[in-house]
Formats: sequence, C-alpha cells, structure tokens
Amino acid sequence: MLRTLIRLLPPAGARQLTVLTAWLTAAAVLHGIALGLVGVVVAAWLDPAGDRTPWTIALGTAALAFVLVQWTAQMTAFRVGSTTARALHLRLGDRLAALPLGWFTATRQAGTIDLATTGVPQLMSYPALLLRPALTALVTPPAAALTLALLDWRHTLAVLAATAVAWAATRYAGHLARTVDTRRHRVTAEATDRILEHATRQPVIRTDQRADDTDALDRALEQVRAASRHSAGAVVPGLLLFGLVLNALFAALIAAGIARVTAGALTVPVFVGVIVVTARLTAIAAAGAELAAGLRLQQGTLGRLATTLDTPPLPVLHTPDEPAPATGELVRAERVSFGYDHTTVLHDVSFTLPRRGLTALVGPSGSGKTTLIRLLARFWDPTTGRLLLDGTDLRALCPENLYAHIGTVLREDYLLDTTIGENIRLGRPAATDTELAAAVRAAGLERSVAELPDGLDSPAGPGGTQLSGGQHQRVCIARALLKAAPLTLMDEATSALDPENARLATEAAHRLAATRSVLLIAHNLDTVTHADQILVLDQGRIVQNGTHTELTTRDGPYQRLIRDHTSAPRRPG
Ligand SMILES: Nc1ncnc2c1ncn2[C@@H]1O[C@H](COP(=O)(O)OP(=O)(O)OP(=O)(O)O)[C@@H](O)[C@H]1O
Repeated sequence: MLRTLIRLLPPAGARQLTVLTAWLTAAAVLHGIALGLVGVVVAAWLDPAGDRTPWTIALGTAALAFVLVQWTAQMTAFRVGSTTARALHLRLGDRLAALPLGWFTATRQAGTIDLATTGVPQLMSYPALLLRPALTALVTPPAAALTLALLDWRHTLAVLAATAVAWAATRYAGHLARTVDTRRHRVTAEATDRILEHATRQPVIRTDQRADDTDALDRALEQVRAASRHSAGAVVPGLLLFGLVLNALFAALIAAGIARVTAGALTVPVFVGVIVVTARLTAIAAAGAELAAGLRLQQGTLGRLATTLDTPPLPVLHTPDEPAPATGELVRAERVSFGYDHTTVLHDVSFTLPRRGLTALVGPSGSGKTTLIRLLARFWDPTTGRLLLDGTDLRALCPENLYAHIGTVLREDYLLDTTIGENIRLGRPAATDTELAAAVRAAGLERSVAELPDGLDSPAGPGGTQLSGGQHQRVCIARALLKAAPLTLMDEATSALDPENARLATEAAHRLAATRSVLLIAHNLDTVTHADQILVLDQGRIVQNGTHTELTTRDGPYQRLIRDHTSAPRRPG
C-alpha cells in the first residue's frame, strides 16, 4: 500500500512520505531496542550479580531517543497526512480534467464523487495515524527480539520465528478478507448502476409500471447486503486465526523457557526478562492485526484511486506542420471511423465545415449523429482517420486550446450550482455586462430572468435543477452565444421540449452561423431548409451532402427523410 501511495504522489509528496516512513521506521526500531532493553534491565535487577547501572542508563537513553524520534515522526505524520490528501485531490482533479469526456459514465461519476468526497480525505489518516502502528507491528518485534540476544540468542531465534509465523497468519487473513472485499465492491458497483438507473428512469418506471426494474433494484440491494455481511464476517475467521496462532506461539515460548529453566539452561532472571518483553510484543502484534481491517479499507480506496489516476488521458500528439487549410475551411473530417467496444458505428466519414455558416447533420435515429458530434468535442478519438480543426489534428490540440475553439449546446451540458449569470459567463468570463445582456436577449432568456426575484443573480441549482427544461436550454444557448467559439456544436434534441424552444435553438444557430461555424444535429427537418450545408448520415456513413434545394431535387435518402418527416404526425403546439 505504501508503495502504491508513493507512486501516486507527485515527487515532492512522495519524498515527504518516504522521509516520514524513515522517521517512523527509526521510531519503531528504537521502540524495539528500548523494549528489548527492558528485558535486559529486568534480568539485571533480578540477578544479584547483574550489571544494573549501565543497562539502566542504556534503557533510559534508548527510551529518550525513542520518545524524541516518535514525537518528531508523529508531528511530521499529521503534516504529511494533510499534504498527501491535498496532493491526491489535485492529481485526481488534473487527471479528471485530462480524461476523455467519454470516460464519464454515470457509474464512474458516482464513483469519482465518492472518491473525492470520502475516499481521498480518509486516505489522509494512512500517513497521519495508521502508518505508525503498522510499522510498529512490523518492525518493533524483530528489533526487540534482536536486542534480547544480549540475554539469550536462542530465545531471539524463537521470537523471530514466531514473528514470521504471525506475519504469515496476518497475510493469509488479509488475503481471505481481500477476496471477499473485491466481491463486495463489484456488487456495490453493480447496485450503484441499478440505483442510478432506477432514479433516472423514474418517470418511465412509474408510467409503464415496470415492476421488473424495482425487482432488479431489490435484488441488487440484497446482494450488497449479503456481500457486506459476508465481508464483515470474513474478518472474523482471520482475527480468530491470528489470535489463536499468537496465543499458541506465546504459550510455546513460555513452555520452552520453563523447560530450559528446569534443565538449567536458562536462569530465572533471564527467563522473566524475556517473557516480560515477549508478552508486550504479543500485545503489539495483536494491535497490528486489529489495524489490518482499517488498512484493508484504505487499500480498496487506494486501488480505486489508482485505477482512475492510471487511466490514460487522451494523448496529445506531436504532429508535423501541416499545409494551411483551404481558406474558408474550419473543420475537415478525413475518413473517420469509430466504434463503441467492437461495433463500428461510423464508417469512413469525410466532410468539411466552413469557417462561417450552418451545417445541419440529419439522419435516422441511431445513424451516428451524436457520436460524430462527440468525436468533434473529443469525447473519444476516431479509431481510424482524423479530424482537423483549422488544419490541426484534434489530437494535437491540448484540451484548453481545443475547448477554447469549441462551444456546445449538447444533451450533456451541465449547469453549475451558481447563479444563472455566472453560468452564462462561463462562455466568456471576460465578457462585459452589455455583452452578457445581449446574449441573454438573443437566447430568449430576458423575460424569464426578469420574472425571477434576483434576475441573473438567481441560483441555477446543482445541475440547473432550479430551472425549467426550457430555461436550462436557454442558459446553455446564451452561454454558447456569449462564447461565440469558432465552432459551435448543437444538438437540436435539447430543444425537443416545445416549439418555442426549438425555434429559439434554430434562431440562435443561424445567428451564430452569420460569423462562425455551427454544426447542428437537426431532428426537425423544417429547421434545416435554410442551412448552408446538409450532411445526411445513414448507418454511420455520409450518404448525401448539399443544400436543401439540391438534395430535394435528387432522389435519395434526404428525400425519403423529408417524406417521412412530412407524413409523421406533428406535435401539438
Ligand atoms: N456510449 C455508447 N456505448 C455503446 N454504443 C453506443 C453508445 N452511444 C451510442 N451507441 C450506439 O451507436 C450508434 C449510434 O448512436 P448515436 O447516438 O450516435 O446515433 P444518433 O444518430 O445520434 O441517434 P439519435 O438520433 O437517436 O440520437 C447506435 O447504434 C447506438 O446504440
């Protein structure tokens, strides 16, 4: 665990933790020496011919050194505990910022929240509180046993052998508990999926009266309860086994000592001295075993943290200089293919987007429109082919540079738990109040904002939960309008709320397209008639490309889409 933690920390943090480990190890060694000397001193005082003074002075010196080193180590430990948690939080934050957007599934988001809010703060206690007793349990017994060689080397060998057996018993108990723990984490993760699914699909479950979903959730929760019971139970045999082994070893050491005293091979003072120390070592080892449960929990947390921190970020490529793109061309897709798992959903997709103008992406459901737009926002990278922005491969742009060039109004757009105004300002933090007001007006948000008691200073709530669906979308549109990025990606599905919002989304897209490039997923084909370019996607391939007038005069998929669209029943409104 210590090795993993040192590996995950930045160099300065790793150095601090290594220094702390050295201090704590030194304290544990001094603890062992002082304990061993207690035995020597006891024997010296019981033996009328014993060398009392020098051993007592040696014990006093070792005890004083132990107290000083332990004090320094513990003070360092508290400091390292808090800097470790802070360093891990920062590393987690950095890695989250670099991970592919496609990594953030609902389950991973829940796991990450748990790690950031509970897991990492708990890890603080590892260097601050747990490392000291763990090292004491590991290092103090052999150090004490070696010091006891001053009295009797045979007993030293016996205590060392006993320590090795006790250590093996702890490892075995830990292995038993870890196996059960792994299963508990797996079923907990599965249950989290069910809970999230159950919570997000409540409207469907209630209206369709889907008893299956509730049953699946109940089953998952029951599995978690069973696994937790099993996990708690799994600690017990380990502890019992360890206690048994420890007491048996202690009894064996006493028996061997008595036998040797009876045989005249050991004096009574030495016997008392070594047994006093051995009894104390047994208590230290028992405390170490109790600690193992706490360490196990932290090991699980650290494992999950390591998995996240070891997830490779989207690579930033170093590409040779490319010839400047054709004037007027902002985006070029070159034979892009992409698949989720092993199913290819985009095949050899090629197109260009102008620097200025509205491009509509249309096609049947499941044809790959959202996937294509997500590739442009670099949720993932294409499996083959490439996407160029202003002549540069997206993979060669660092995330800050990429997202400075891209604005979005997508399904996954999130509003922060701050004011409406601040959420819009995220589009361009340096925008003036006049520019902000213009974006609010253009997004059709003016009236809604005026009706709120605090206007733009009204809270949006976590994820925008204090806003209606329409208001949420208008805030996202205002944010994109204010950002006015060279490329704006819009999913009209966000406006499938009511005709008024659909109209607003289209108007906003057209307004931006007057000076910038906009790629709009259009579900309502009425909105694409004035697009500068229409890309028709079918089963992951661009099958047609042109303006509405050009495409309606050709027999083909677009005509069929228009036919299906006009014959479909309209939503009221
Ligand atoms: N995260 C994902 N994991 C696995 N498969 C996915 C994922 N997202 C989409 N797909 C699959 O990829 C294909 C294309 O989906 P996509 O959402 O890109 O289509 P779309 O044209 O946007 O559909 P719609 O118009 O219904 O939103 C579909 O077969 C879909 O099931």
